[in-house]
Amino acid sequence: MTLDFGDMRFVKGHGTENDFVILPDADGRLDLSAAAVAALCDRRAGIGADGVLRVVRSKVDPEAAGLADEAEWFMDYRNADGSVAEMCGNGVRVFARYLVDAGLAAPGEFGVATRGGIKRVRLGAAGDVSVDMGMPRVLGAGTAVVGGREYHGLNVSMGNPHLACLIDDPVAGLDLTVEPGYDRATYPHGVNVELINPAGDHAVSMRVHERGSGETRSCGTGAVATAVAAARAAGEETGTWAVHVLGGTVSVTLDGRTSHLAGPAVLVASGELPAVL
Ligand SMILES: N[C@@H](CCC[C@H](N)C(=O)O)C(=O)O
Repeated sequence: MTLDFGDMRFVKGHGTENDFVILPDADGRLDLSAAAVAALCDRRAGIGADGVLRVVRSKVDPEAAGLADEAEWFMDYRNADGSVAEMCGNGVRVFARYLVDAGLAAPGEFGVATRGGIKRVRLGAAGDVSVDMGMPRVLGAGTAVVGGREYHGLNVSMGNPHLACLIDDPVAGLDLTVEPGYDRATYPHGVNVELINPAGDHAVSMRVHERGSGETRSCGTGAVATAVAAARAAGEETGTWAVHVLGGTVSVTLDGRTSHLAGPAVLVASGELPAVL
């Protein structure tokens, strides 16, 4: 199959190694198929990424036009397999970094439209980008099956679905090359599964298997769900957690009203797509 990209430009970026192909499409001219996303994200035959961030003006996109008064730009996020997701915490931080570096937004604080609503982002002086992720919704309990073992966890919605499991087995030894088992009736649209070990005072280690992308080296919405599960286990409702992931560390603050995710967000390359890929 050949895919026509018409010589469009791209930027590559990541947040704690959760990596993205960024496609500038201000006027919403790009008809981005699932096959095109999967081809771009292919780590051998494409650019390689966990997902795609299409950068489009909110007012020209039917999914975001209603949010245009609050956010000029809409993050159209797609998973590596081409599926659509409601939210991406690392993605929105990288998206904000791109907007500022491209001169499309002023440094400081501003809103980004997502399928999960408006997210307020802030660029710090040290290069970190933080985002108000909203109040996590705890929806009950759930069970994941990894390597034939059952792990109990918390069903947390961050706009997108999570199953955050605090476990006794070391997360380093888990095989996440295959999708964990989970209850399809609870998660009819799939789920992101986090496996978590305590790693000190208000610190945890997390690995994640993402819906639509497989195991990734970090997941922002997953880090917030992880902090919620860790807080519950500690009998706390507020506080700041360091979430160590394969690609670095992010910080999550729960204040009882909302949640904040902070960490690095960097752009590493840019270029032009060939007419056909
Ligand atoms: N990596 C993201 C989450 C991306 C979406 C997820 N795979 C889903 O399908 O819900 C993050 O940083 O939050």
